[in-house]
Amino acid sequence: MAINTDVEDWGGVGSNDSGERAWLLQSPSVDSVQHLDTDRRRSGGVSPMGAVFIVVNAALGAGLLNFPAAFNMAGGVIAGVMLQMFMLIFIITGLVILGYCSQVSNESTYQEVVRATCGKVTGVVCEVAIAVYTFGTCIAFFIVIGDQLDRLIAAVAHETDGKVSGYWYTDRKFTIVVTAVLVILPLSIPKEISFQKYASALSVMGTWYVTIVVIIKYIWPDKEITPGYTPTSSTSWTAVFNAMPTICFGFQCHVSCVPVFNSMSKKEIKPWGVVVTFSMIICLFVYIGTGVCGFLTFGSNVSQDVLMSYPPNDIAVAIARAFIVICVITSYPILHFCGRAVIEGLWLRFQGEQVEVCVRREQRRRILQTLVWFVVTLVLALFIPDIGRVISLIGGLAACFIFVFPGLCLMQVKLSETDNRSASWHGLVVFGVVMVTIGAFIFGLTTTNSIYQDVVS
Ligand SMILES: NC(=O)C[C@H](N)C(=O)O
Ligand code: NA
Repeated sequence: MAINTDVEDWGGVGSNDSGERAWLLQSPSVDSVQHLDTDRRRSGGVSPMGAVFIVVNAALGAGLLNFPAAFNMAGGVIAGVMLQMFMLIFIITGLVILGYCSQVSNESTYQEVVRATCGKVTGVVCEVAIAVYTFGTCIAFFIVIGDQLDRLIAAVAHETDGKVSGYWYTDRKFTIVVTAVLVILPLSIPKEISFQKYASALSVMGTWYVTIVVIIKYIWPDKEITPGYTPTSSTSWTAVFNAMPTICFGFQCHVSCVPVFNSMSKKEIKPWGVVVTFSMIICLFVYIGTGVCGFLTFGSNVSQDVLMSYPPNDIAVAIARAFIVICVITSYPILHFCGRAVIEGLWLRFQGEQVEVCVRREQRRRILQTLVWFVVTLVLALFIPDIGRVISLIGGLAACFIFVFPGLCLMQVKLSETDNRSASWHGLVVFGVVMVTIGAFIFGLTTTNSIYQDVVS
């Protein structure tokens, strides 16, 4: 079913699947696509360079802070970097496959591509996975905000021990709630987030600044920073799998990349392949730079959020913390939009209702969904100690978006071709099977490992 992103088509034939229409009505990525579409009529859509920028911003976020701890759990730098390089091949091919399947199925959102190529059941599983994943990512974002405000307030209060004693209004729980209600909630309510694309410029520069600070602090460490024990080789080779959830979470941008592909001026596989390769290599340097230098600075003492390991009164790091807060504040609404639109789609399809034609009821439901989502993610973030717990739990889901769904889509698209089955045809089907197998392995291993850790500890 062709999705009509032009507004005038929505009233008419459009897509009759209510879930699809809900997604079109609500999600930012399609809104921005729709805006980009109108832009396309004017300026010809997003240029490849612009697409690189959007893809890099979709990937860089909370995961950046967890790479040093991930390298620590992997038992060393070499193992961590080798694993990242190996997975990068599949991360990039997964993005290219999603572009190809989006073209073949003529769908412009991640779960509509999955639904169109793999059928309704897989489509619903994908939508539920996106809802759970974006929900967990929003919790991680709140925890990151609490981490940074903890240290920033300590710096302002000139307390050296990093914990400001006693005042109720400097308590971490209070600062997270205040920031959330005053900044994040208003940004999450509206249906439209195209204004976010300006703030994301700050967000990407912020993440690059964090990487530069971490690298510089490694080359010229502060006197009071004492690195702990830095394991050079992993205790056992299986230890390297502990870094898998962070790598998958950090590089996951596949859900938001399908609409980006559809908003490009030239929707061809070649330029898209160049865009995603260039974007992922930028992310690779950022993650390796931060991961290696952050880990070598603190060794096994490194916090799950590397910025928590630096002393509170360090100005350069305080600026990095402020940038990370901005980065996460611009990312929360985008992830929330994806999750809310998917829930809206599931709800409407479950209700069997045609898409809400009366705007007032849609508006009331949207605000209710945002409030419930906001309160629950906020409350959970107040009681979860660090981002490591969240990332280890949803990192397996990120692996599904990177490996499993693209692999399934490639297999289905290829199997639906009835013309001659050449060697390359067989090669692509086998590659699809390999992707799904690796993804299922990562998902199974990391999710059970994370639940086991939570149960045991
Ligand atoms: N958008 C996501 O999946 C999370 C993002 N990759 C991050 O590191 O924060
Ligand atoms: Na971001």
